[in-house]
Amino acid sequence: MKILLIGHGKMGQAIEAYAIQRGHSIVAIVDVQDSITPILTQQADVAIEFTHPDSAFENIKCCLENNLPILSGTTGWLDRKPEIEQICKKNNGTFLYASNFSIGVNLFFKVNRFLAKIMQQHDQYSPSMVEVHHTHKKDAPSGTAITLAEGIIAENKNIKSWTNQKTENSGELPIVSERIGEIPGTHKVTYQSEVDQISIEHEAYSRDGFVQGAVLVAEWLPAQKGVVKIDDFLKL
Ligand SMILES: NC(=O)C1=CN([C@@H]2O[C@H](COP(=O)(O)OP(=O)(O)OC[C@H]3O[C@@H](n4cnc5c(N)ncnc54)[C@H](O)[C@@H]3O)[C@@H](O)[C@H]2O)C=CC1
Ligand SMILES: O=C(O)C1=N[C@H](C(=O)O)C[C@H](O)C1
Repeated sequence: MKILLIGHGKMGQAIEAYAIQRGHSIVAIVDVQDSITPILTQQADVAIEFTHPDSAFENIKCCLENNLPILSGTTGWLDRKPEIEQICKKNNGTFLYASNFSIGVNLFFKVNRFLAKIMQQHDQYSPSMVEVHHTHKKDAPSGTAITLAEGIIAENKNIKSWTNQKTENSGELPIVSERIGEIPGTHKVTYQSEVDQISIEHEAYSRDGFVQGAVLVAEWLPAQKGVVKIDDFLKL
């Protein structure tokens, strides 16, 4: 498979190495100083985009307008995702966004939803979340924390919204974001009562899970059409 790699930072470099190991070729690497040209999009089967919250929208739009299937793992730009979905439909394109490409986290999302659903009958338990990442991370809360929060809000009628600040409002889910050293990504959801607590946690040991998931999804993506989800790939 021929890959157009957009973003050559921590994720882009690791994806390049893993994709080559799996026998793929990188037709071009586009970083902040480069442009995505029609020539580049014509040479590739798929684009993989891990850049910056401010640049994801334009990168994805450009690929969709040039008929190149694209997956993006960039977080922190989701207010513009509905626009991208419209552009994808208008161009009969293929687009996939996942806040986290690791298989373990996507299983964790399901466990989180199940727990949120059964906890709604037990409102003596207050939910909260902590996410911990490396100090280079640009956005807070993490994209994964937002997906977890959306899962809780969808399944538990007692929780109406999330906040990244302290809150006394029982209908609001507090998310605490910590930035420490080189931590790849840890997410913990806790339900606490006066007598005990229940916690579920996912801890990434390295970026390998994100990288492997992104390349496996990229192999599957060119045969798909429309706005697709990682759940479709994982058959979850
Ligand atoms: N969905 C997932 O599984 C994961 C998502 N991420 C997200 O991916 C994004 C990138 O993460 P890292 O690689 O760790 O960041 P990084 O800061 O190491 O690399 C980002 C790269 O994008 C480049 N860049 C910035 N603007 C660009 C533009 N307009 N066009 C092309 N390249 C541009 C930068 O120069 C840099 O090389 C972040 O939003 C992060 O939250 C990170 C890990 C896993
Ligand atoms: O920036 C990161 O590193 C990560 N970003 C994603 C997120 O915001 O959830 C996924 C993973 O946690 C690593």
